[in-house]
Amino acid sequence: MIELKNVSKHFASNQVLTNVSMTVESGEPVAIIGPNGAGKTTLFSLISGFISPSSGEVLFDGDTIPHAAQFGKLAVLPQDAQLDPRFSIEKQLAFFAKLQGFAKAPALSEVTRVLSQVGLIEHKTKKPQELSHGMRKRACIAQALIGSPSFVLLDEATAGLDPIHAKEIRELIAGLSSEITFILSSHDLAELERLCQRVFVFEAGSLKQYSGDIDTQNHAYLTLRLKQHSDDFDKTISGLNGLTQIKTTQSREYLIEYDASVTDFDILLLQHLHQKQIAYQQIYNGKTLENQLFD
Ligand SMILES: Nc1ncnc2c1ncn2[C@@H]1O[C@H](COP(=O)(O)OP(=O)(O)OP(=O)(O)O)[C@@H](O)[C@H]1O
Repeated sequence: MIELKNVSKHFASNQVLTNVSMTVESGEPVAIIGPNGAGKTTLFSLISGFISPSSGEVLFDGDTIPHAAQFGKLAVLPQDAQLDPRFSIEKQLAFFAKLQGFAKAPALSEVTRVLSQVGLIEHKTKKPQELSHGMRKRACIAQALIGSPSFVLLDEATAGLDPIHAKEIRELIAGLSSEITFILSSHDLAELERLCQRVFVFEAGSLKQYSGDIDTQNHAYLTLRLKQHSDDFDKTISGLNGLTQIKTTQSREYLIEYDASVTDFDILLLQHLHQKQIAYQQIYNGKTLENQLFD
């Protein structure tokens, strides 16, 4: 378990974090979101033990970080992690495994294990420049998996990747999440929405926890994006059975709240759109993370 208790951090007169308290237990992936400069990397550096808090405590399984007990259980992939262009990914990962205390032969089996986990075993003899961007990122993630850590911190794991490679990385993280607790930072809400149940949001140097499972007892939500702007769309659907509220969340996008006891509300809505010849681009259950956080 990772615990931050009233942690503050300043660099000279720059107060970056103020009284941050949070707990991350093994289990579901956790997201840290906030705008550029909000302090996400600073938080990761504190959890990794690279820097110390100005005040407060950072604990891993009850011990102050850095601590010997943390070694091998917590891995970090920094935002700007690089691979060495001179060596194959197998060679460099074996080097890191040896740094972690593996002897030569076990280091190679560990590399085989982690490269298989990230789907790169067939490319193990390639040098980084022979791999695509997404594959290189996967190789970096493989490095973080050496030694089977229980927690892996990924800073901006998909930054700079095209949507296809970003999706691959998300799928990889989702697939590994049953064994490893990932702590992910990003400023891309949509990305973390797909991966994480728990989200910590930075606001003015403080953390505000958000849990994704509030407010769904009697109310249900649909998020609807239309293909084109439709005048008075809210009035058009106002008579639908079960509708309780409709809000415009952005251009052509609506958050529709309905009575959860009307179980076929989505079908009614689609039939209604069809009758009125209103084309939609996307419809999904629930609120987008952005709407949940900033509504
Ligand atoms: N070693 C340092 N010395 C001085 N200031 C620092 C140091 N590290 C971070 N800062 C400052 O702390 C603030 C938060 O930076 P940090 O990198 O943690 O933000 P971030 O949320 O990760 O941003 P981004 O999304 O752009 O990566 C910034 O104002 C930055 O200039």
